[in-house]
Amino acid sequence: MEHVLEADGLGMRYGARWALRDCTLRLPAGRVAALVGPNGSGKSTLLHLAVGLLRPDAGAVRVFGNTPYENTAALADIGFVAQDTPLYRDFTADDLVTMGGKVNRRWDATLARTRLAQAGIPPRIPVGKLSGGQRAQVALALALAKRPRLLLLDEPVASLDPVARREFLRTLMGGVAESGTTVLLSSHILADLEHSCDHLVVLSSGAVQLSGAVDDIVGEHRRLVGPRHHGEPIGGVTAVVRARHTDRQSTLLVRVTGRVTDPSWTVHELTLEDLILAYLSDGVTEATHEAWGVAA
Ligand SMILES: Nc1ncnc2c1ncn2[C@@H]1O[C@H](COP(=O)(O)OP(=O)(O)OP(=O)(O)O)[C@@H](O)[C@H]1O
Repeated sequence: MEHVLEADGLGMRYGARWALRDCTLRLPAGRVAALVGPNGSGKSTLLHLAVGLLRPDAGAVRVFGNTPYENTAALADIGFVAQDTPLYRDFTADDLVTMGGKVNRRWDATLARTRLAQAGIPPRIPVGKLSGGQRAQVALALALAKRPRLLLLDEPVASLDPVARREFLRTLMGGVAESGTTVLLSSHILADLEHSCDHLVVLSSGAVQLSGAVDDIVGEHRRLVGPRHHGEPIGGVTAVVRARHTDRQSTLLVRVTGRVTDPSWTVHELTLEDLILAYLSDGVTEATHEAWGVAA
């Protein structure tokens, strides 16, 4: 299987603090992957490392087998839409399509203009005067016009209303299905991801919690509800990932190999959203009441 993006022990720190740590993952070609995690978990850092804007402090990242940092040849194959969709605000969308042709080796201006027309973007208004949703559509059309083999999107739908979000994701899915582009997309809007992504990377506190095909990940997790659990083995369960207890009952998020054979447990399947929330529920908080000078 060809891996478009590979990270091995990848780490990046700001001062003494690791923003991303010991990150190892593989993103197979042709996948649309969701990158999720709480605020500050390292998503933007990972994307910036992959697009060569940052140099790793530990380990390595490779895109199509190359190190992206200060590697302009590798960058020709990567499209990147940053978190705040930065665009030259005084230029019109039409100007930006023309400019893109001057600075990119492969540039499909017709594709960009077709997408912008379909999205109803006015060609001759400065993009600074467009709505957030329209600007996001312009940024996406420009990124797709580069005909990238890997497209990295940092929270592209965060500022969009539900209709604009659906339109954006529809355009994205249409664009990448035609071209076979691999996508890594960070988002906090979990409900969208179930419909648009077939691969998942979950980060928490700078570390990879989960990484793999959505179907495999969903297939190998269950929620069990049963008698108070004290760590004893449960038939069919390979690992307890999260546990919540009352005096008499336990609710467990577990990894399974097949059927859970112990009849004292009620077994529930999980949606992708449930599963991500369960993984993120035990997030480590770094601030303390003491640090804030307030009573706990
Ligand atoms: N330029 C910087 N200087 C210092 N610390 C930084 C810098 N950029 C990020 N960090 C820190 O690195 C950690 C990871 O940040 P990052 O932006 O990668 O997280 P994120 O998951 O993208 O967050 P969000 O969901 O809020 O966008 C955070 O603790 C953040 O404060």
